[in-house]
Amino acid sequence: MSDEFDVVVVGAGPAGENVADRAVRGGLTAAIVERRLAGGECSYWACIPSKALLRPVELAAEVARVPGLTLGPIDTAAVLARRDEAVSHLDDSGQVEWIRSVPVEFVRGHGRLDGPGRVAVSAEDGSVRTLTARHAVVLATGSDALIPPIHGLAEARPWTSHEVTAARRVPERLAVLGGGVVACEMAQAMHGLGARETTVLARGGLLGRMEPFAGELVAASFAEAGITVREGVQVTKVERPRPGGPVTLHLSEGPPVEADELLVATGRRPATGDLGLESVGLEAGRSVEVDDSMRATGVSDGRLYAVGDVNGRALLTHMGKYQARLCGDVIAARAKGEPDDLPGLRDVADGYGAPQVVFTDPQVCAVGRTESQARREGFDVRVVEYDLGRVSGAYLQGDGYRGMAKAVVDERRRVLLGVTFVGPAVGELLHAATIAVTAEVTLDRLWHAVPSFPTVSEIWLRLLETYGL
Ligand SMILES: Cc1cc2nc3c(=O)[nH]c(=O)nc-3n(C[C@H](O)[C@H](O)[C@H](O)COP(=O)(O)OP(=O)(O)OC[C@H]3O[C@@H](n4cnc5c(N)ncnc54)[C@H](O)[C@@H]3O)c2cc1C
Ligand SMILES: NC(=O)c1ccc[n+]([C@@H]2O[C@H](COP(=O)([O-])OP(=O)(O)OC[C@H]3O[C@@H](n4cnc5c(N)ncnc54)[C@H](O)[C@@H]3O)[C@@H](O)[C@H]2O)c1
Repeated sequence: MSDEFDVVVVGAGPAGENVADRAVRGGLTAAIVERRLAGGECSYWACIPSKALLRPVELAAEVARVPGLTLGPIDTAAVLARRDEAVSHLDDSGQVEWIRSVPVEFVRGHGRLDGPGRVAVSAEDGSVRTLTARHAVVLATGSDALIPPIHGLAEARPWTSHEVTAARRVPERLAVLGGGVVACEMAQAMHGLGARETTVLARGGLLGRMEPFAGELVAASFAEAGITVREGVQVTKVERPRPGGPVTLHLSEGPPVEADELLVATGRRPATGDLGLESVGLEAGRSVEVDDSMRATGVSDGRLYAVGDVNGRALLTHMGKYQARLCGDVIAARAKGEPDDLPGLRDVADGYGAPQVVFTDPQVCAVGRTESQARREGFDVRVVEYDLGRVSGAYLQGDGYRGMAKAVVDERRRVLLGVTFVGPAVGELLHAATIAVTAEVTLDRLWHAVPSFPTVSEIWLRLLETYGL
């Protein structure tokens, strides 16, 4: 069976769904191929379940800071049940219905490029359907958890983000390998939901991509909550004699760690290992490099695009969706022979530095460049820091509110290059920073954006005053 569409999208995660939607809005026809569940990792095994697990833990920490309120133990079974609701009990029928309503042809199966403009889809029953794209094939296949080559690790069948976000029980003793976002969020969630011993093994510090104080404040909060963080250690060998039984991690220094479960959170690799990239001259297993219109570079026919995790620009749902919107629009413009270089048709946001919220307690959020990135890139940098706990609105949030804010200023233009906030529930502060950084609002103009009293947003005033305004 052979089918022809204007656009064929491989992968129905948040990025793939959005690109198909925009292409159809632009007047094109589209098909989308999905091997697992429409909605992608984000909806079932990443953003949504992880945040459903973290929310009660965060709220419990908030309640504990407000005198006069008491909270009983968290009902873990109820939390897991709400998580199951949040992931629609791994049923994607609602999502498929929405895709069809766009209308986009939904094709279940594993998609592989079969030369330029062609995607061969293998269904579970072994049948193969070939889809042909008149204008574009868009790869939106996301990423998979990466298991580092440590002796005995793969054989120990550790949890990855998939298993921890779908957990049916909370392990008594959990070891977490990695110090990044998944490690921090999931250590916090599992500990808050009842793990008795949680040990994070980070070869560097925590949250190494952010400003250094972010990881330090999270580590301090983890210590208070009883989560052990062992920084600067390497796991040299893993032993798990009985499948599902206790696991022992041998370290480069200090005694081994024994746990009932091991979560590996050491980053991601692009889901391009079995995607037929070779058929268009690209290398399997690597990210698909794209230009600012999301068109794959190094593919001569110019009809291959890649959005979301698979292009390696920013491994975040909102950035994948942003890339997808502009990609769908640019494909439609090119198909109709319209101008394809309007401002809305280029990825500008990734160049500024993607906004991100880490949902630990305290939350960490940042947009733009860190100080060290800005210095490396040769900007004339000045840095302003302020203790968030000293802002009236923050103090009123609860006793012992601790946090920090940092702004990285380009002195030459007097605009913000980056902003980082760490503190309970600071995630909602981030969009103001994203607007300031992306719109390159000058500090002198920002001075006239008056934050309400007594909100945590008064941090903006304090940062500007500290700068000297
Ligand atoms: C635990 C965890 C928590 C996270 N939390 C957040 C968060 O709070 N906020 C945030 O912004 N980001 C978060 N992320 C990152 C976020 O999940 C990803 O950036 C996002 O899912 C990427 O979207 P995508 O559409 O590119 O890929 P995916 O969501 O991975 O979707 C890709 C889809 O393609 C399908 N597919 C792959 N190969 C094929 C093929 N050959 N044929 C057919 N289908 C295929 C897959 O089955 C999948 O459904 C988190 C990640 C993890 C692991
Ligand atoms: N709230 C959010 O926005 C959110 C939440 C979860 C994940 N994500 C996204 O998902 C992506 C993946 O998250 P992640 O935490 O897996 O990756 P990450 O890149 O954030 O962190 C990986 C961690 O593993 C460590 N590591 C790597 N190899 C190792 C090895 N061999 N031994 C020991 N440690 C090793 C690194 O030093 C780092 O601390 C991130 O890029 C992030 O953007 C976002």
